[in-house]
This record gives sequence, structure tokens and C-alpha cells, in this order.
Amino acid sequence: MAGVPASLAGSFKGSFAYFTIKDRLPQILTRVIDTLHRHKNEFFEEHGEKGIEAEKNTISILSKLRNELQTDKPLVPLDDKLPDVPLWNQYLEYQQNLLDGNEQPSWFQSPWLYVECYMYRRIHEALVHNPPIDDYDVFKEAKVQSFFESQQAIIALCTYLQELLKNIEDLDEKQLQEEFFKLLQVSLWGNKCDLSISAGEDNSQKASPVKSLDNLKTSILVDDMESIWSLLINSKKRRTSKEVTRVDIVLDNAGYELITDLVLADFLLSSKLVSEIHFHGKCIPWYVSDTTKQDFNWTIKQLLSANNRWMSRCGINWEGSIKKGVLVYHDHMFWTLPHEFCSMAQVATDLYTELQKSHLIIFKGDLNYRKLTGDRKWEFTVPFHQALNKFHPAPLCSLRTLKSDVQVGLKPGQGEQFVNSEPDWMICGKYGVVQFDASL
Ligand SMILES: O=P(O)(O)OC[C@H]1O[C@](O)(CO)[C@@H](O)[C@@H]1O
Ligand SMILES: [Mn+2]
Repeated sequence: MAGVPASLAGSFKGSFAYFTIKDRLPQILTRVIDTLHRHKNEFFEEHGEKGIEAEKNTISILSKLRNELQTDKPLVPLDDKLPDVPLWNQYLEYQQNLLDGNEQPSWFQSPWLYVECYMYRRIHEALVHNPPIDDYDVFKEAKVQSFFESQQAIIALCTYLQELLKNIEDLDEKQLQEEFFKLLQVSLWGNKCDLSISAGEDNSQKASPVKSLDNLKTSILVDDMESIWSLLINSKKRRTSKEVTRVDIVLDNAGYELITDLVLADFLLSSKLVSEIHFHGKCIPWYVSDTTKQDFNWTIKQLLSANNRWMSRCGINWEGSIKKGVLVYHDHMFWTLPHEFCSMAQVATDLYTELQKSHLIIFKGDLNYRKLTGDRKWEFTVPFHQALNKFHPAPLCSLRTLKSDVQVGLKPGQGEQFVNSEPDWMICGKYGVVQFDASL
């Protein structure tokens, strides 16, 4: 693509991409194999010998996949019957055409974003080929565990929200803004809790989420909260009673992070800053902890049946909002393709058109940031708008903790200062951005 820097890739020895492909991805595959192995009895109880057979086959396909990855074999076309297969295979051809005739796209040579997404899609293919365990979510167990490990933080957050809602009608504009900033930051830091950076190890929220915000403030490297607030409060003031203000949240991880997103959504609706929230999740298990429809429904159910009254109150409210149609859950196969978001208008026109209806799109997490910026070797000071490369369906912002080495929109010298003092600042999840683009 003209005018944009090179993609991050495993071919850059010593880069985070290189270490991810060399160490972390095989580790994730090993965990998947182990999970299947440990659930053998369950498959037998549910499906008899056919279940065992399917488990064995899936494990053998996944071991082969791990070997292909570790020996940098060429990427092969997908061959299951799911509707995204033509797009994946066209993308492989596209990557092929970028190379000179003798080379083939492969795990360490092709763009990191592509090969990492490809691995998760191949895991899914292995299962799809093996009914009756074809709809088994190999990451479910880790997601459930991380939800329960964050119980205390979830209770603290649900309690905070319910207290806040008691007198939300009486808050003046300044107080409303303060609460908005708090819950936006809670949702930002909720993104620390993904399970792919830790290769599935426990990474759950333990500390009290609202209390720790002050200490974290200096770790926000780009803070566009004021611009986001102006957009919301102005549209609230302008809105007539029949008009809709819509915010879309492109979700990232299930577990604690999803709760922070639901809390933010509830606040936006209850304060009447917005009248509709649209969530966007993944169609298939993705990057270990990403939210699927199943995870979303499971989470609401957990809240409904929780022993804690504030948790169950949240569950009741959120189920009510879903029934009323003011909280809408969508999924679209584009989110589990390898494409940068700047290709969305061509590759998934329907989704782009849907997002154009939004007043503000909030993209959660690191992977979404990589896709927004094309996962390229941008200079730190390149404006966010430029890195978006014409992706502007509506005003948008990213809430992301840094877990990979792409970052744009910094002040001159800001990035360089970290390079010297904290070499792992871009991958450790300690820093975050609230980065806004007004679009057009
Ligand atoms: O859940 P998130 O925030 O998108 O993070 C996903 C993780 O996976 C990665 O893509 C690396 O494997 C990182 O970019 C990030 O650490
Ligand atoms: Mn994720």
C-alpha cells in the first residue's frame, strides 16, 4: 500500500512480533491441546466413542499446526464450509501477490497481524472438521475462570454503579462529566485483563477498580476524554425527544473487561447521554479471551443468578435494556478476518454502513488498535487520523492498554523517553490511551 510503513512481522528478529510467533503462539496451541485432552471424559459422556474420536483428530490437526508454525511452513488455504473462507483465501492470494514469484506467505515472513489471526481461524477450522465437538469453545474454561477470579472487582463495580444510579437524575453537568471520566477509565484499564498476552495465565482484575484510578492517571499517554465528553454532551443538548444518539462499542475481552463495558453502557443510557448502545462481538472464539455471543449471554445469566444483590440488580437492568432494544448485541465475521479496518468499507460494506449510523464508536483493546492502525511501523508522532488510513465511519475512539509495539499520536519525544527508561513500555499493559478521532 502506497504511503504507509511496513507491517510488523516475525521477520524482524528480536521484535515483539518475532517473540509472539516463536514463543507465545505455540504456547497457546499447547494449552488448547491440553484443554481438549482434559475434557476427553466430557466428550465421551456427551457423544460416546464419536466424541473421543473427534478429540483425537482435533489434537492431531492442532499438533500439526503447531509444527507448521514452528518450522515456518507456507500458509495454506482454509478448507471448511464457513462463509468467511473465500475472503480468507483471497487474502492469502493477496499476500502471495505482494511477494516476488519465488516466495510463499509463511508464519515468520508474513505480517504478524495476518498470521496471528490465521492461527485462531485454523484452531476453529480444526474443530469445525470434527463434529460432534465442532461447536466446543476451547477458550471457554479460561474465560469462565477469569470471570470468577475477578469477582471482588466485579462486585465493587456493580455496587458503585448502583449507588450512582440512585441519584443520577440530580447530577449537574460537571458531576456527570466526572462520573463519565471515571467509568471510561475503568473500561480502559479493564483491558489489562486479556488472556492472550499471558498465554492463558490468570490475568484478572484484583484491585478495586474505581479507587485505583487516581494512581493510574499518569499512565494514560494520550488523553482525549475532554473531546469525547464534548461530543456526547453537545449531542445530548441538541437532541429532540424523538432523535436517537447511538454509541457503538466494539468489544474486546469477556470476563472483567466486559463488565466494565456494560457498566459504561448502563451509565451512558441512564444518564440519557445516549439513547442506544450497540455492542459488537466475535462470531468465533478469538485471541483466547475475546467476547462471543455465548460469552455475552453467559455473563448476563451469571449476573442474574449472582448472590450479591448489586450484581443481580445489574443483571436485571441489562437484561431489561436488551429486551427494550436499547442495548443491542451484533456480531459480524469481519471482526475475525485478518484485514485492517481501512479495508472494511470494501470487504464488509454492510458493517461499515451500520457503523456510519453511530455518533461515537468505541474500539476496545489492543487488537482493535492494531487493526485501526494497520499494525505498521508508524513513527510515534504520526497523527492517529493519518494512521487510520481513511477509516472514518463515524467519530471514533480507542480505549487500549499497550500490549504490542504500535503507537501513534504521541508528542515529540514522548515515545523516545520511554524507549530509554522502560524498554517494555509498549508490551507490558501498564500504559493506556484514550485516543479520539473526530473523523472526515
Ligand atoms: O485483548 P487485547 O487487548 O486485544 O490484546 C490482545 C493481545 O494479543 C496480541 O495481539 C498479541 O498476541 C497483543 O497485541 C495483545 O497483547
Ligand atoms: Mn482480546
